[in-house]
Amino acid sequence: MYKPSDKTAWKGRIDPQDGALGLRWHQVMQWLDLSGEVPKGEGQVAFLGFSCEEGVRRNQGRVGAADGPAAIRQALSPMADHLPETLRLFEAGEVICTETHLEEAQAQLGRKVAMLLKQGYRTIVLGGGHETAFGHFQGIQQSLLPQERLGIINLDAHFDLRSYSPQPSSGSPFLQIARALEAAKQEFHYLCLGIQEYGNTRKLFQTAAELGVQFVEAQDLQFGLTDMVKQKVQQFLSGVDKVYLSIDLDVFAAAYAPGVSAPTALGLPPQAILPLLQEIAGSGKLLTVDVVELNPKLDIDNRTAKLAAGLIYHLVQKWR
Ligand SMILES: N=CN[C@@H](CCC(=O)O)C(=O)O
Ligand SMILES: [Mn+2]
Ligand SMILES: [Mn+2]
Repeated sequence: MYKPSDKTAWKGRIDPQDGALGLRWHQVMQWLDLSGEVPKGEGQVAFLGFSCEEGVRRNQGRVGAADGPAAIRQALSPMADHLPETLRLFEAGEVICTETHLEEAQAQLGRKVAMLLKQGYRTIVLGGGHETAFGHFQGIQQSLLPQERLGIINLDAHFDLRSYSPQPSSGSPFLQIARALEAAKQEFHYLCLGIQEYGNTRKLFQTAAELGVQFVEAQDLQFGLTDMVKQKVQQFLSGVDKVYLSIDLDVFAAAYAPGVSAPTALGLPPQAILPLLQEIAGSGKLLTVDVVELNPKLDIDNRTAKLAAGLIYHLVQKWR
């Protein structure tokens, strides 16, 4: 089901005495209804929610991610407006997974993402469990030119390459994507950053090796963009034309990101990731982003939602 935004999702502090200098994101937000024709939006940013936790439920995780988009919007609302003059922000509404109909919701997310990408928007999908990725990807695939090579960068403690037999889940999206690309005779370029060895079985490492997946373990990312990491990321970027960046908030240490389905005690400190985001956002190849796995029910003082919002803020500022 698709629901255009009711406009109350973005609200926050107002400083009327400061005029244009006092503006915040909720005051500069514009609205897009994806039920009809979408106007051109070359280089503009569009937010689209994916309210879904069916993938997490199927993956035996702790549900609550369906409330993720609302919590991220709330945390983004009071962000101070330092946007470049030509950059505008659009709220494009929400795709909602009803009952257990995950595949239907993913297909609809794909159609809405494709509408935005075809009109030139920079899309930011607010998840949802990591099953968001397979819906998001369907839209990317519909909008890419046949010769364009897609690179997928996933900041995650997990590979999410689990088998999707008997059914897809939040643990399987990137294997589903690999198979979909294979069926279309396209290459699978997948770089995982922040992998925890203890969070991924031998089977998952084996699948990653079979698919030629590149990865950097969390312990090698603790100190940010070292020469090794920079080289790996730059090499990956140079081999692709467009980048889909997926941020699973469980890549961060549970101290910073308690509000996720599967918290990571030895995850990353957020500051280590900012230069990396800057590298990716400034590459000129970043096509689309999602932020997933926020579970507001488990959050502490909106800490994880605010982390998600902070990362999105930096991405929007640096996106070239
Ligand atoms: N989205 C993916 N989640 C992880 C969950 C791991 C866990 O429950 O510990 C995965 O399937 O690998
Ligand atoms: Mn994940
Ligand atoms: Mn994860």
